[in-house]
Amino acid sequence: MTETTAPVVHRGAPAGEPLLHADDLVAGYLPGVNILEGCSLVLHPGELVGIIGPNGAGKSTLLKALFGLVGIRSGRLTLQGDDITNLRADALVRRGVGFVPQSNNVFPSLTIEENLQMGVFQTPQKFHERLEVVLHLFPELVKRRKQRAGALSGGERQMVAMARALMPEPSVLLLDEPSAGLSPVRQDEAFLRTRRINKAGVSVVIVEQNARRALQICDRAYVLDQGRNAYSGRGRELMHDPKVIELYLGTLATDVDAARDAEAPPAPRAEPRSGDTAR
Ligand SMILES: Nc1ncnc2c1ncn2[C@@H]1O[C@H](COP(=O)(O)OP(=O)(O)OP(=O)(O)O)[C@@H](O)[C@H]1O
Repeated sequence: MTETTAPVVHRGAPAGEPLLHADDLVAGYLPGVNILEGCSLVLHPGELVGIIGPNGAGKSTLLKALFGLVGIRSGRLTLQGDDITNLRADALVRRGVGFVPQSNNVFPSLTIEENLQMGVFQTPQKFHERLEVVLHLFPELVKRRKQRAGALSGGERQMVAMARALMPEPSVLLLDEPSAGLSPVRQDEAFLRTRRINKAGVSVVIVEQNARRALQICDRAYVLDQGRNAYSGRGRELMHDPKVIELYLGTLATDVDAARDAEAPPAPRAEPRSGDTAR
């Protein structure tokens, strides 16, 4: 990345040193095939940052690269200034990074409480103290803690997976499509829960298919397209940016807007600014 493109790639980002900084990542699964072709992202302390984009853009791959699950072929990843490029996931957990996968995210044969215990297997002495804190964020789980996770609905499993990732007290939480497969009501709950976790002091990166809802709750977001940064900016600005609507939000945005406008007075539209794009 050149100095001249840096501020535009991270449009709207606060000043100061980021907590997490992915710089120009190239990564992929198969030899010789890059899925990420130079992706960059910064997450500042206390931020909730979204990654949106069309199907196959590389959103989940970027999140997995941040958590050491996909090899980074070039570029650099730092956490509080320390190089963590290609560190393994267990080492990242020790350094305060949590990850919630989209699927297969609970141990179905274990109870909810045992699932949460797995979250602190590296520091079992913290279990009781953290259990209390985490159950405070997820009061729905309190009465059901002795139930097997395999008997839970998709939304409840997602809740357990988030709760487990919070057990080691991460400073950064990486969420892969927490609303996937949920009903609209449960999706809303998942977004509210994400915001609540963020307000409790955890910096969050969230990958979402439901771009409009994600943009509503995110401080900032990155739009990926074909493995590259396409746009970035504050969530609500991107939601009304004609270029973003054209690339990704498209008719879905128009439909949602129409439904919302039928119920409420229209929100003022932000004027697009020149130089908004990353390329
Ligand atoms: N395990 C894997 N092995 C090989 N290729 C993969 C693997 N996982 C994903 N890919 C490929 O990487 C590309 C990007 O996938 P990715 O899941 O990161 O996209 P995405 O933006 O999250 O898409 P979606 O919104 O559809 O989940 C796709 O072409 C996909 O087929």
